[in-house]
Amino acid sequence: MRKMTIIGAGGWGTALANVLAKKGFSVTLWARRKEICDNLFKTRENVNYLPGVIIPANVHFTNDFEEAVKDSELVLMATPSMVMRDIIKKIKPFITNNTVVVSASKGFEQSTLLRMSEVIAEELGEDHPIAVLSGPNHAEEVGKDLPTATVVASKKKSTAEFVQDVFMSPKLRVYINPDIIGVEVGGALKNIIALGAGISDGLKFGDNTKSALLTRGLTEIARLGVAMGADTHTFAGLAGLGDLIATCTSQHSRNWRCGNQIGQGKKLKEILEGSNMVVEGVRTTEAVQELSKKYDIQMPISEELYKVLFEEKDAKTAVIDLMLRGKTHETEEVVRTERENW
Ligand SMILES: NC(=O)C1=CN([C@@H]2O[C@H](COP(=O)(O)OP(=O)(O)OC[C@H]3O[C@@H](n4cnc5c(N)ncnc54)[C@H](O)[C@@H]3O)[C@@H](O)[C@H]2O)C=CC1
Ligand SMILES: O=C(CO)COP(=O)(O)O
Repeated sequence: MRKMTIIGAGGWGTALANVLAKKGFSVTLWARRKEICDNLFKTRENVNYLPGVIIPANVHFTNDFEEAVKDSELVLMATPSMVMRDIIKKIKPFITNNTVVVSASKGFEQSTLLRMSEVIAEELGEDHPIAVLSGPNHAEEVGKDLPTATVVASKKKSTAEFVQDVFMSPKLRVYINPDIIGVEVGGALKNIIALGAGISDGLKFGDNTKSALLTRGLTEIARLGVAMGADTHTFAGLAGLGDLIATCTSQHSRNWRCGNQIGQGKKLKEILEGSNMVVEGVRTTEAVQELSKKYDIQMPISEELYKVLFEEKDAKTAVIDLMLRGKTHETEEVVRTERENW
């Protein structure tokens, strides 16, 4: 039986392990602690991160890196982005030059501002087969086999096609895309806007507010992404607009839920301490503050979010400041000569 590995037994790792198991692969799911593995083995349910979903018998559990990745054709990383480099270093001795490594994590490395695929490439080499998988994909829904679409991006088309074949199923439709930068930037930055959407709902603002936030949020995501080298079209696709809609409108979203509690007046520290789930958007907001300076890009929504999260700015004041900031054109990037003649 062909072996596939998932690193990270949170909601997303568990849901993707199930997808591959249902396709008939031998799947090994790596979890951090032995007691988690023992519990998964006994109950065949990830009660902490994906309750109610039965894990098929062809999913094996281990907390040992060698056992997890040895002889595997593909290793998918579904850990929080802050531990990506550390874990890649640990699995490196056990993978071959042909083992395809896929990042499903949505964030940046805090200290270097690198995307996850860049972190992996730094550790395994630029020529290693690396891909990213991202899209509007709540683990809770993939776990229930609800029809879902996603995107796999890689510098090498053959790598993207390999991953597409591995994951494609009647319940999970996989598209490929050469724009690895756009797919990663879209997946990471929508979490910032999802925090904002949660705040908006927590403040009991309306559909108009949320639509404005999503649309203007997408503009700033694309603005930074293009400056970083992405293709603008990617942001209109599943890994851009698609994921933005899913995350900003769903109560499954960890980022939306965190924002929602902030909108209701809770403190960030208290929210994060009260949950074992990863809220990637918080660190991404910090990273994007740096990235927007580095690329000299205006990102007013992300900037206000940063102030609310890290400088105790009142969320309602942040909204007023966004509403009243300098008057501007909707399409700032529209060909200037057209505008000048207007
Ligand atoms: N949950 C979802 O629907 C989706 C999540 N993702 C991404 O997948 C990644 C993992 O997120 P989830 O599965 O949602 O996590 P989760 O919130 O369900 O669980 C947190 C996971 O992080 C692990 N963890 C925490 N600290 C760790 C450490 N120091 N070392 C290793 N593992 C540690 C926990 O053991 C647990 O497996 C994130 O980057 C997230 O953005 C991407 C698409 C969908
Ligand atoms: O990325 C996701 C859906 O595509 C999951 O979003 P959250 O991290 O906010 O739960």
